[in-house]
Amino acid sequence: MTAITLDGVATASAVKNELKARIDALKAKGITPGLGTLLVGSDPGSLSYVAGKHRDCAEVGIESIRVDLPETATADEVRAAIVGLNENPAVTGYIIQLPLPAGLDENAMLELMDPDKDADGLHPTNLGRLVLGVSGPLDSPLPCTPAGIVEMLERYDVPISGKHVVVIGRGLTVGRPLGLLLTRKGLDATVTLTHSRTVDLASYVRQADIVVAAVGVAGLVQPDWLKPGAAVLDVGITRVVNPETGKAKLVGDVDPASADVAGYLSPVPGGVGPMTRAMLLVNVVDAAERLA
Ligand SMILES: Nc1nc(=O)c2c([nH]1)NC[C@@H]1CN(c3ccc(C(=O)N[C@@H](CCC(=O)O)C(=O)O)cc3)C=[N+]21
Repeated sequence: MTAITLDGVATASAVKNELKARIDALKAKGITPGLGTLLVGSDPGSLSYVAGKHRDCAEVGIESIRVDLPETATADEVRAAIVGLNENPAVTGYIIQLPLPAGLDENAMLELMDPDKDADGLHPTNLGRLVLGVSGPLDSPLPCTPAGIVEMLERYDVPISGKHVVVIGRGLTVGRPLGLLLTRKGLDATVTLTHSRTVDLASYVRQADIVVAAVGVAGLVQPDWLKPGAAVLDVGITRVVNPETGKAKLVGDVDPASADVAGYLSPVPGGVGPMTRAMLLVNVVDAAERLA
């Protein structure tokens, strides 16, 4: 078998095209959606993702406001930048690019955000609404990567209801919120949330109809771990620098040979990453529509 590619670039492009009409309608009412980003430090991955988010905004007609602070920024300086974004009327939604440099308390910074401007769905109020089952377009933002994964599965008609999803990774931005989202009424998956201390990980993955790998361990998931026909979403991104050319290559958590066993496979790059970015734009437009 050769897996159908879950094409994140094409799917994100469809999502973005659908947003354009909503953005035009907002502008006609005098509201311009604006995405703010707060980046602290100069991690190459983070710099590349933030640049991508600003390119996406330009493509669909969303304003973008970029705040960059040096690696050495103090907690007070970061707090002041967050308050500035909360108060800036041009910013209808923003993100704090994670991870923050060591020594800065991420949870405290996320909590300082105005939950109505939280474009990532990571403020405690919005995570609480995710648990309560009241988040979504009309109410409050969903975390972008979980929302992007569900959007991609739905657009490829991969059945979710009643299916067994094995999530590898329990992080704040992907694994933990994804388990909460997929088990909600309406999606109705059965979720096993595994992580680095799970004993015999492969034995869980073998039972999965859908596998989501989000740990950042290059090539972890092996073809012989998969149930034939399973849908496999690769969220891991490891940057491997070729010592001869100095060029970075992106490697996912799933061994590419898994395409011989899986029914669907999202590649790295070009899979879940672009969907994450598209859902961020959706969150910014949703938030601007709540203002309208
Ligand atoms: N507050 C916060 N929200 C996030 O959503 C968030 C974050 N912090 N910190 C880091 C992770 C990672 N992340 C990615 C987004 C897009 C790509 C993406 O577009 N990747 C392209 C390749 C990009 C490249 O070439 O570097 C792809 O997979 O095709 C990757 C990773 C969002 N994150």
